[in-house]
Amino acid sequence: MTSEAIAGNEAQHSSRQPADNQPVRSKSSIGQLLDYAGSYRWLMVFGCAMSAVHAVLEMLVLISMWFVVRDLLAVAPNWSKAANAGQYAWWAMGFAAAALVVYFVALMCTHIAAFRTTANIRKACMRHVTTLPLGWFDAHPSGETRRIIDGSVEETHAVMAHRLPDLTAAATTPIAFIIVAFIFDWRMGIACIIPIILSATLMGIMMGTGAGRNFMTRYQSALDTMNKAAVEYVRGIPVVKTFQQTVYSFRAFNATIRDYREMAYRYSMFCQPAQVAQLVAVNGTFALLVPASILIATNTSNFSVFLADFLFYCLFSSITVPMMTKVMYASQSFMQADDAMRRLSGILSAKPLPQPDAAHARTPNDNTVELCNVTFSYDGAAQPALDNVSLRVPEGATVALVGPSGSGKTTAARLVPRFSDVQSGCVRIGGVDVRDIPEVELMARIAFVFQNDHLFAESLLDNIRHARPQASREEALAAAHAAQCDDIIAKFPDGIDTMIGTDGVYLSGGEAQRIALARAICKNAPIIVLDEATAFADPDNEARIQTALAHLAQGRTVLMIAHRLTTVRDADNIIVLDQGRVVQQGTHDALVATDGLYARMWRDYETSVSWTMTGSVAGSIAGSQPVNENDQEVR
Ligand SMILES: Nc1ncnc2c1ncn2[C@@H]1O[C@H](COP(=O)(O)OP(=O)(O)OP(=O)(O)O)[C@@H](O)[C@H]1O
Repeated sequence: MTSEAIAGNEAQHSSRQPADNQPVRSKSSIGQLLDYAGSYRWLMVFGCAMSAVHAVLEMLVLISMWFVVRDLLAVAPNWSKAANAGQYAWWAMGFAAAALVVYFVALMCTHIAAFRTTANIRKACMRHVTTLPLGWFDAHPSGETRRIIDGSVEETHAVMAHRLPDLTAAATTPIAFIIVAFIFDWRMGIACIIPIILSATLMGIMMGTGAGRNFMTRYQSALDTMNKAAVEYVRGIPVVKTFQQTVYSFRAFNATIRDYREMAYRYSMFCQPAQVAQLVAVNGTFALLVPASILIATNTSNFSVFLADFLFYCLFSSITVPMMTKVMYASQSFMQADDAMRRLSGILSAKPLPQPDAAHARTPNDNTVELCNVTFSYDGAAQPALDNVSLRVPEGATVALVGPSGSGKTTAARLVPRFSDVQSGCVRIGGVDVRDIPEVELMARIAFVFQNDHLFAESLLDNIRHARPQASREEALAAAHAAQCDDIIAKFPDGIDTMIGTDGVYLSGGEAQRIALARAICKNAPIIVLDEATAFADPDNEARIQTALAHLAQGRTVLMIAHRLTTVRDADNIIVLDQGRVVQQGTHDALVATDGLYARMWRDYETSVSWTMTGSVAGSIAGSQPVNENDQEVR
């Protein structure tokens, strides 16, 4: 490909639309949550409004009781003369019952809205994750992504279902109280309000400042790191035990536990002064109310009214502690929700690969695969993984990529199905830049098999049909037969309907690779990319996999990577990579005849497979018959 052609191709890129061109969200976390609630946001608003009504109703209970007490005190000790006390008592009961019903309705509404919101967030994340380039998953393992989504969603659920209505109620109570306070006795009202204002201010200092939020972010990330290390530790236990490194490996995990403990301690110490002051303030209402009441009592002319007012404020003061505690937890939850939304936006802001717009979308002319002057570097890498690589796999041909470890084989193969996009040059299928082929069309054309392809905890049949869900049972069975899976199916009583991962049904690495090949055969795609598809095969499995590969390659364009050079010797062309560059290419015979990297690799390979065991080991296995030449391979 000429440099002009490449330049022209690069220039076209301005026409490719990023699939996700949403603006970066700058809204508060609550605003974002309400966006995700969709039409249910109004239910959320209604739920919070009901929670506020509930707070007012509770206040009315108190006021009704105040009327009861006032009437009783006015006629004491002739209680029977308190004509209206009974009526006020009924009011109090009515308001209390109404408060209960309204609170129930409020929580129902906020829970429904919260479930809907969290479902929408999960769906948005899942939808978005499926649009991301497959290369994104190298840097973001599935466990970590799942933890972020699940953990963050749980935190946001608690905020919407409980904290927001609680906060609305808690904020309504003092507002209602301020109004009421000045109706009864403004002096005692002020004595009760001062601690609330003080407590709210201290809470604001503790939670609302940049330092508080910064602490919460660092606390959450220490928690994440510890969780990640725990998962890593558990996953690595076989290695840890095998190499008896328990103490050392535990140290790495232990360090994250220590960091978390340190962070939790520092966060507690940061909160301590303001929290202690806040708790003292909110619990100290009586310290102001009692002296203020004594002063008022000494100057009052109507002691019974004073006594009724005093009892009212005493009752009110007793509800300020739980009220302010709710506010405190709500503020803390908002900080957690902020952090959760920040972590979710880390996933949601990851950019999908740009897709061609309708005017530029093209269909490949055939199934030839080409890499044209491709240079590709991983983020943060000092050296490019591929440096000006050009190669061609003609339609229907089998081309192998070989080379030392780290030479860029996998990187080159992964650029064909657009795991990532090249930084310069281009990858083409049938003469069309893969960036101009719509994703659906591209994926329909390519089947890839990697060394550790994932098998789902489903039946063998469903695993094979993942490639083409509309494939019939007979087609899936034919694919399994072509992939040499008959013996796997025959050994389980449920045959192809056997569930993997249950009742002790597990497949060996080689068996799993044959099922993965069956899946690729079932897809019936014209282009096949194979990366170490025989990596886990034992000699018996390898012979079967070779047969399966031969079946798979018939009439298809195949780009394959294999370390075992016997696997690639029949390829139409062998391309040798070294340090990200193409250093040789040709048929096996031509390359072996040339003094170069391939000839050295072949000699080394032949030496390794011809190694023989001597002494007692050889003696102990004497008499056993090799299955094929690779039986002697040292693994
Ligand atoms: N996800 C990644 N992030 C950063 N660097 C990477 C990543 N994957 C591979 N590399 C680097 O890119 C280079 C080429 O790697 P690649 O996996 O393509 O080589 P390879 O020839 O397939 O190796 P092997 O035969 O061992 O599988 C190596 O230096 C490797 O360290």
